[in-house]
Amino acid sequence: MKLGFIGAGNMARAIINGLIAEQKISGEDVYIHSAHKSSYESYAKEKGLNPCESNSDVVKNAEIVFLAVKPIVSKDVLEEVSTEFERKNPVLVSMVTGVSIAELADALHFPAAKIIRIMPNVNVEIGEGMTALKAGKKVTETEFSEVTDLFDSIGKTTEMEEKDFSTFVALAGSSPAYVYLFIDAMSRSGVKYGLNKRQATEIAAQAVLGSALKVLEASKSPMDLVDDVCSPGGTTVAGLLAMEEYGFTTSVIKGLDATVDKDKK
Ligand SMILES: NC(=O)C1=CN([C@@H]2O[C@H](COP(=O)(O)OP(=O)(O)OC[C@H]3O[C@@H](n4cnc5c(N)ncnc54)[C@H](O)[C@@H]3O)[C@@H](O)[C@H]2O)C=CC1
Ligand SMILES: O=C(O)[C@@H]1CCC=N1
Repeated sequence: MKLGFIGAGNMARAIINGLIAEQKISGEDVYIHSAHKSSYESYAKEKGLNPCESNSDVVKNAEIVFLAVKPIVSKDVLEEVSTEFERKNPVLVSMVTGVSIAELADALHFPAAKIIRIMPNVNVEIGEGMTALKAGKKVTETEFSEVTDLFDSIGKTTEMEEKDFSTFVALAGSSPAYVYLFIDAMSRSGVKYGLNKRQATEIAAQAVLGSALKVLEASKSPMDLVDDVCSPGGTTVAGLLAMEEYGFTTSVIKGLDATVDKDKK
């Protein structure tokens, strides 16, 4: 299966690196182009990918074309490749936030375009991603399964209506940044009490990893798990109440609200 990438930034690389690490693809199956040679040529060389001279060359060579550019340039890029798209008719997989399947088809000037909208997160790079997918009407079941299968190999997937994509961006697309921030805040507290940053970060990250696995595996709700850690009169409930006094839950929800609002604009 030949994969094309328009855009060679953080998200494209996370997907390519993850798929190569899982041996789902090899570098020679990937065709890539982005705005600046310096941003993709050395990466392509390092991973054994095929660097292309233009976005249209990517479309010419690939059966599945990933659109991995910022929302602001996405429509211009699709206009640029529209002729080649109509000629070749590959599957377009867009990870662009806030741009619907209908808008993507409009920008391509190609109503018959086979479009899948996805929202991955950077953790696909280590095989622990969370990706939402929605197939446009022209996509066959086989094509949708092929794309879903790629993302199943580098994390979990869920099929989702487009109306819920903004919520998904907050919960999974952007949230790794919020979790990294939480880990960093815990680590800084460890440093405040004399641990070195490296050790404090490792301890905090392992505590978060174990807690996430526990939530996924437990039959209890997260709040019941909170209660299990809070010994009566103990340290945890003291910390929890202090966190809530400073608005922990509210600040998380406000942060996710801002993410959803930004995606909808
Ligand atoms: N970074 C993340 O964690 C996630 C990003 N996304 C979405 O993925 C898309 C890409 O995001 P990032 O990789 O973070 O951005 P980035 O800024 O790291 O990469 C963007 C890439 O697009 C290229 N580009 C710009 N103009 C171009 C053009 N005219 N033709 C071809 N390539 C062009 C740039 O050279 C760069 O390689 C965005 O739409 C973003 O919303 C979705 C989920 C998570
Ligand atoms: O910050 C952004 O806009 C992108 C979308 C989700 C994660 N990064």
